Amino acid sequence: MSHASVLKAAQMRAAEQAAFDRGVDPYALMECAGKAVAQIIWRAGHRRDLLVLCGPGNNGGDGFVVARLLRERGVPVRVAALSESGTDSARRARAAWDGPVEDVMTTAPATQVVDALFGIGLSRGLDGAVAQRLGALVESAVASYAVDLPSGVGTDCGTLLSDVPRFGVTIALGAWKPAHLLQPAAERCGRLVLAPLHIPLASQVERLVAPGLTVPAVTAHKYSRGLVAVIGGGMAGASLLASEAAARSGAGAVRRLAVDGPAGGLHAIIDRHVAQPEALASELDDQRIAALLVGPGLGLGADARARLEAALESGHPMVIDADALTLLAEEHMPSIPSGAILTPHEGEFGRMFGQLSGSKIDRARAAANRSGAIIVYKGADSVVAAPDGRVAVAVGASSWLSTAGTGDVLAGLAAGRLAVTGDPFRAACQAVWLHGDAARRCRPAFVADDLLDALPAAIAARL
Ligand SMILES: NC(=O)C1=CN([C@@H]2O[C@H](COP(=O)(O)OP(=O)(O)OC[C@H]3O[C@@H](n4cnc5c(N)ncnc54)[C@H](OP(=O)(O)O)[C@@H]3O)[C@@H](O)[C@H]2O)[C@@H](O)CC1
Ligand SMILES: Nc1ncnc2c1ncn2[C@@H]1O[C@H](COP(=O)(O)OP(=O)(O)O)[C@@H](O)[C@H]1O
Ligand SMILES: [K+]
Repeated sequence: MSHASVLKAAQMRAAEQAAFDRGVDPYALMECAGKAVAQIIWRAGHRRDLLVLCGPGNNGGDGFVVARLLRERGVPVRVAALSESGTDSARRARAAWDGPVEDVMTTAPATQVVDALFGIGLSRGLDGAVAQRLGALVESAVASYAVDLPSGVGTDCGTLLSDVPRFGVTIALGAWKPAHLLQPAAERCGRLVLAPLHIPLASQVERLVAPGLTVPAVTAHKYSRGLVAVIGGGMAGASLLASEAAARSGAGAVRRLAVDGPAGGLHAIIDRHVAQPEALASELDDQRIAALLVGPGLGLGADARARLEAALESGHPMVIDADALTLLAEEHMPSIPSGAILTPHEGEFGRMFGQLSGSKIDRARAAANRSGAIIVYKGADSVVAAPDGRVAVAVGASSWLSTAGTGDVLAGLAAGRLAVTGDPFRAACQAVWLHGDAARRCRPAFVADDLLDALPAAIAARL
């Protein structure tokens, strides 16, 4: 089992059922979950008074186990329930709790609050009064923990089905669920902790994990490390940011194929003037190009369209971003080369793929499947999807990234890592990770240029 696996509710239930079919006792699994949660709370909260809110299902059952185990450790624990317990395991867990059970709606606040109201079984939003009560108890607590999921989030899509407070810690049971990673639910989870359930789980969807990078081979030279070509356009700044990101990504050499004159970028980047189509064609006719980036600052006119067509026809491994995505969304463009990396933000995604159904993960997957390309569906919860179904979801990106030019940096990074690895899915995942890590290393209110300076440290941390 991967500690990065992301499972929908039905997949989680199927994994649990498979374990039960092999002879695992359902109540033993609940005890295992409750023990793991209690351990995490004990380490964080010690003996401070604690209130466990229990719902009618197995999430509530976990809550009763947590309450019992923490009281055995000397924590002053109170329990409040919404109703009677409705499953065999939950009834057993409740029977093993020999303290009083208060009413969620009238119980007094506590220093620590545990939300064991609803987990993956939530089928609709909480009643308004219950949601309000949960919010008040969480907000008045010093420490708050959600068992498996904050009550009120849609497990598979990450939407809020009713008002959900922001928790300090969410303890995911067995595997991550989409709601732990997708906005707006992810932001309500607070710090994420995974409690293993020791049952086999498999998923093509994973949380993006830190990549392992390698130093260049002793025999490396600039072309063996990967030559990146970046096609420029009317807006020089965008292709300069992308070129510098590619140059700082670990690639061996970067050429900016620009229509403007020298624009004052890094001396290490070779600027080639390609205002005429023949000049661009001649530059692209170089088999040493290991990755080609088109889109940042490209423009949307006829010249831009011609440059994009030349790029698509060149046959080089590609990253397609920004204006090139908008052009592709229009009619009469050549088809997207299979294995290309596309990096749309929400608006570009909508223009390219229209209204797709399902969660952001589902939509990214459908787009990858339809286009044959690696999709980096950007935003506060960036999703990388491959046509073969693999998905990596990034979590915890700095919201300071929402500033002009950071997408150009990501596109350049993706092209650089594509040139280094030759593997588009891996390259896209590495780029998203390094981009997020560089942002974490920057001070608040950073600008896209600052990310470039933070890239070497982000790379060094992964060697
Ligand atoms: N499977 C296992 O053995 C293990 C599972 N584990 C734990 O179990 C959790 C899943 O448990 P679960 O399937 O019982 O669902 P749960 O989230 O407790 O809620 C279902 C109940 O809530 C009700 N209900 C739903 N929405 C409602 C609403 N808005 N307002 C009011 N009621 C609402 C719903 O009723 P209904 O929809 O039928 O009306 C049903 O009664 C999982 O997240 C993990 O914590 C671990 O212990 C490991 C072992
Ligand atoms: N609120 C946010 N939280 C975290 N990351 C964000 C947020 N908004 C944008 N980003 C990231 O910042 C980058 C912005 O890219 P993009 O929208 O293409 O901007 P630009 O075109 O100005 O370069 C993407 O990598 C995206 O994932
Ligand atoms: K919960």
